[in-house]
Amino acid sequence: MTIALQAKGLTKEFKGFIAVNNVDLSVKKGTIHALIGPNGAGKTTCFNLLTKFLQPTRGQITYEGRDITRMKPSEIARLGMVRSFQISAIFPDLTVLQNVRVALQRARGESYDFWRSDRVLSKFDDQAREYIAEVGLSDLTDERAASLPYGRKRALEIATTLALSPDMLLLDEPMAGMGREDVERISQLIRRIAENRTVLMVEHNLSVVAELSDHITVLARGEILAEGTYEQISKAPEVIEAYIGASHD
Ligand SMILES: Nc1ncnc2c1ncn2[C@@H]1O[C@H](COP(=O)(O)OP(=O)(O)OP(=O)(O)O)[C@@H](O)[C@H]1O
Repeated sequence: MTIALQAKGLTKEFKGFIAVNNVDLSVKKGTIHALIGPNGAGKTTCFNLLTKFLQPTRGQITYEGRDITRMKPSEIARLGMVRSFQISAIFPDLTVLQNVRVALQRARGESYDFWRSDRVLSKFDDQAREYIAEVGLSDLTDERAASLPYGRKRALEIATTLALSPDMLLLDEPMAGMGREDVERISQLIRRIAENRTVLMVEHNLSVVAELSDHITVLARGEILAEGTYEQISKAPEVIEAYIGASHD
C-alpha cells in the first residue's frame, strides 16, 4: 500500500516548550487514520503542522512523495490535500445549493461576486448537486444554510470542502459538539467520502475512532505513544495509563 502523507522527525517548539517532539507518521493511501491522545497531547499542533497552518521547528513532511514542508495550505490544497472548513465558513443566507456552487466557483479560481446572476453560476449545478448528494443533503438543496440543524451544517461544510476535489481530507474533530444522531450521520458520511479518498482526523470521540479508523496514532506529551488498530492500541498498557492518568489531572 502506498503512503499518502508522511512526516519524519516532526517537531514544534513554542518558546522552549516542545509541543510535538520528533513524530514519525505515515498515513496510507485510501485509509481512515485517526490521531488521538489525552488533552494537551499535541494533536492540534500536529494537525496544524501537517496541514501547514503551522511551520515545524524541525522535520519533514511529504505528500504523495513530494516535500511539502515549506508549502502554504493553499499550495497543498492544489495538490489534493485539503483541510475541512479550509475554504470558508458557510454563507448563512445562501441555500445549500448556492453555497456549494460558490465553493466550486472559488475552487476553479473565479472570484465570488454576490451580484452574479444564478444563470452564470448554474454551470456548476450538476457538480454541486453531486456533492450535495454525497453528503446526504439532497432533500435540503434549496434550504437556507442558516436554517439547517448543526449536524447538517457540518455536512454542508464537508460538501464545500469536496468542491476542492481532494484526494486527502483532514478533519479536525468532526464530531465536536454533536448529538448522537448527528454523530451517526457524520460517521456514515466520513465512511462514504473515504471510499475513494484518504482521511486523517483528530477526534476525541473514541467510539467513533473505534468504528471508523483503519489505523490510529496515539500521542501523549507531544510524542507517539502507540500505533495500530483500535483493537491493538486499546489494549496497550501505556495507552490505558495515559488516558487514566489524564482523567486525574
Ligand atoms: N501557540 C502556542 N504557544 C505555546 N504553547 C502552545 C501553543 N499551542 C499549543 N501549545 C501547547 O502545546 C501543548 C499541546 O497542545 P495541543 O493543542 O496541540 O494539544 P491537543 O492534544 O490538541 O489538546 P486538546 O485535546 O486539549 O485540544 C499544550 O501544552 C499547549 O499548551
